[in-house]
Amino acid sequence: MQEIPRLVLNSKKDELFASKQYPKPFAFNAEVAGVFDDMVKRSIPLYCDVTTYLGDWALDYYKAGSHIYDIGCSTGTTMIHLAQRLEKPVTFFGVDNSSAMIAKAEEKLDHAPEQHRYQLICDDVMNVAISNASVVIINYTLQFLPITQRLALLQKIYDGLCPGGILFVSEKVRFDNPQFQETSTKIYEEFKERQGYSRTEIEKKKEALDNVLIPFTEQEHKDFLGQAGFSHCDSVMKWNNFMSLVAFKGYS
Ligand SMILES: C[S@@+](CC[C@H](N)C(=O)[O-])C[C@H]1O[C@@H](n2cnc3c(N)ncnc32)[C@H](O)[C@@H]1O
Ligand SMILES: O=C(O)C(=O)C[C@]1(C(=O)O)C=C[C@@H](O)C=C1
Repeated sequence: MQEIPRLVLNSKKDELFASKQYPKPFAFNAEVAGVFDDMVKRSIPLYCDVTTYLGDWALDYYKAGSHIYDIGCSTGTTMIHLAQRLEKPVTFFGVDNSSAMIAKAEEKLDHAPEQHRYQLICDDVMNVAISNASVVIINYTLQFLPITQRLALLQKIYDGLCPGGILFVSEKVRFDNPQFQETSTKIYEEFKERQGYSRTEIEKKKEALDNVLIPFTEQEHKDFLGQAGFSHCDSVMKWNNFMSLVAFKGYS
């Protein structure tokens, strides 16, 4: 039975929204990159569980010599985790349009296992080619793309996946039912308070994310994945307003 390594998370504490000046609109700039590992662990429910869980899925679908893409790789946490767990040599591509995040990912990958190759690409994912992929991960990133680009990206991912490959998508989602949306928002904000964020920090971040993070519903994700060509997709994890889906590219 494989020992699951702890995630490599090493940043300063996220207090960005406690100070007078904070990133508004929210942007993945150097300030955010400097606290990101703490921010994401305290702002995304089950973040560590999702990342180790996607490793379980990748183990079942990755192929030696293929490519594994992490789109919106941020500080490289997912890449280094997969690299530590996948034995057969692959090439990892980390894509992120924030140079500050890519710089953090380069630092993290300095200690990555040597049987794999690593390519970090600092560019808009819409400009990046995807090919020979057995596994593609896009966690908490699609939600930051303009809605008009999302289907085209999913189609590009589908085209770049090998038959039998998978896409692992995690996102913040919204509920169609207004009452459920209200309840899930309340539960999420209480989650953040339990992680040590003040009401002021929570409100300021919410304001900064307005029109920057645009969540789909679970059904919208499934519809887009179907339209992109995936023969099968299922939600594999969900807590309140955060979920993960796996989409499979068939052999036909
Ligand atoms: C919430 S973070 C992703 C978290 C990361 N996947 C993880 O699990 O640790 C979203 C990331 O997507 C990147 N991003 C946003 N829009 C992008 C785009 N169009 N192309 C490439 N990267 C993008 C941001 O710079 C940021 O690092
Ligand atoms: O919705 C919020 O308040 C969040 O903080 C969510 C979220 C995300 O889902 O990406 C937003 C920005 C950070 O990357 C960390 C978490």
